[in-house]
Amino acid sequence: MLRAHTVEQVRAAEATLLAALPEGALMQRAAHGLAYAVLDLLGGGYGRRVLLLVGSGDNGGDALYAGAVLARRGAYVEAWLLSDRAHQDGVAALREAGGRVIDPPLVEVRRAQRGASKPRRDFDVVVDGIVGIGGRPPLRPDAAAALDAVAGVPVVAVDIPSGVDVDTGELAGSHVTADVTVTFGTHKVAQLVDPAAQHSGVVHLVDIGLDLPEPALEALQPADVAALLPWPDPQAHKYTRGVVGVRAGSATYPGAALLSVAGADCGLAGMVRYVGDPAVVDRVREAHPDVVGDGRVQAWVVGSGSDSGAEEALQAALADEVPLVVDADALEFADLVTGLPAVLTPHAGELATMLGEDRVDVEARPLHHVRAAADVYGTTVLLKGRHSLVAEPGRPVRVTTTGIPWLATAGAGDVLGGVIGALLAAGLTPYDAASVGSWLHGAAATLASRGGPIVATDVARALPGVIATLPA
Ligand SMILES: NC(=O)C1=CN([C@@H]2O[C@H](COP(=O)(O)OP(=O)(O)OC[C@H]3O[C@@H](n4cnc5c(N)ncnc54)[C@H](O)[C@@H]3O)[C@@H](O)[C@H]2O)[C@@H](O)CC1
Ligand SMILES: Nc1ncnc2c1ncn2[C@@H]1O[C@H](COP(=O)(O)OP(=O)(O)O)[C@@H](O)[C@H]1O
Ligand SMILES: [K+]
Repeated sequence: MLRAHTVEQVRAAEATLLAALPEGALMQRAAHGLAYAVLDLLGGGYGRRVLLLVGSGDNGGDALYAGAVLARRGAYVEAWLLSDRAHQDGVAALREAGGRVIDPPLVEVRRAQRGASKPRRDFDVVVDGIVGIGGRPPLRPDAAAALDAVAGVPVVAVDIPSGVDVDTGELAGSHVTADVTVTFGTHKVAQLVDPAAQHSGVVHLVDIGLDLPEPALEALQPADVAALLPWPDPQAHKYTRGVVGVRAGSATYPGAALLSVAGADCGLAGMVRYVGDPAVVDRVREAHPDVVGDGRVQAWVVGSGSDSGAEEALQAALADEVPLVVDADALEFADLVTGLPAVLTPHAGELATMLGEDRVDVEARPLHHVRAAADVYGTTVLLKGRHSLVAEPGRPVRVTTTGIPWLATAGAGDVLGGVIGALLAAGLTPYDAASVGSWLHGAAATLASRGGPIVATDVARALPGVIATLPA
């Protein structure tokens, strides 16, 4: 499991470790991890040109000590001090190793602020040690000007791209966009949650020995998905594996029925039932001969393309008192499932309507809003997007890191609802079903795409192949 912790949690774990270690040891661990990541990126140290942007805190200290390591490896290292309170021992270490330190007044920054110079491209890498977990967004003007002065040069962020909100992943003005982020002890929320996650680049975790509590955020890895998946046991029969029912689609939207069933019929449940408009039933049976009609189920999927029949479909599903997936048109009636075992699957626009918020604000603060929705409805909420988020009261938010932009295609959400329904029917909790289903759905999109465009049926078809490649 990949885990992300809050600043407060990191600070507390750091305090315990600091008390047990010789002074400076923790920063040396961080700085060496950072230096080796930079060497890796540059393919060596000798002859490379490295610029350190150094703020007033320990984040700048990490950059300076890493700079000293790089200078000893033969790199030309220049540090621009953005504050007159830069880490003094770090500055001394860099100077001693042969690095160059440029103190305020910072010629390049002032020139850039006046728009007097073109960006300098003569550095191979910029190391962003402006602020780390002690920073508050946005970047101050001097720091933003320093970045402008070297626009176009690859950036390695120390711990966090400076200027983003570390615990929420929100942006509020200027910030660093990193190619690589070298983070310490644990991931930080902003590296996984959009919009900030899109500015973190490749995240490289350096273990510094922190002992951490339950995280704020988790991201399933292939081994976690494999461990949660309902593998059939040797004595299995279709009913022990679980039956999933679909009440989706309508005469107006028959495709939604076909796609929801395609997701549900991925093989993770023992049987799929479909209930709907008779004309749609025929089309579903034609496309999926294994699908049967009404009867007992262990989970329902309701709402995609249900149109004006959404409320009735939801009421009928609720009568069975089994867990359900509430999607699309049924989300309007989501208050009917308040406190029940369910997965609500809105995209940002649907969540905005549910919460009476602005879509733009949901997209700017997805973590805040998905948590709010889970609290309001007292159940599991999956907010779909580039990095979909699964929230349930009292649990770490799970973030989906599989998937590709080609997955933003009509009907992909219908397939997702079906997959989650199959997992619910197989006995997973709503929280696990939503996060495992979302992971599989994203991975299936990647597998189906091979770099090119896909449509929703491709995603459904690729699901068994993804499951087959999971570690046993
Ligand atoms: N906590 C840990 O476990 C460890 C922390 N280390 C490093 O220490 C960092 C945290 O250091 P600090 O607590 O000193 O804090 P930071 O270095 O993150 O920054 C704090 C300083 O930045 C200034 N600042 C705040 N917002 C700013 C903005 N928007 N623009 C410009 N300046 C701003 C503040 O006035 C303050 O002086 C971590 O991110 C990491 O890089 C590592 O050395 C080792 C382990
Ligand atoms: N930029 C993106 N990158 C990766 N996945 C995305 C992106 N945008 C959307 N998705 C995913 O694509 C699916 C779209 O579902 P949805 O919005 O319900 O569409 P529809 O209603 O047409 O089925 C969701 O699983 C969502 O997480
Ligand atoms: K930083």
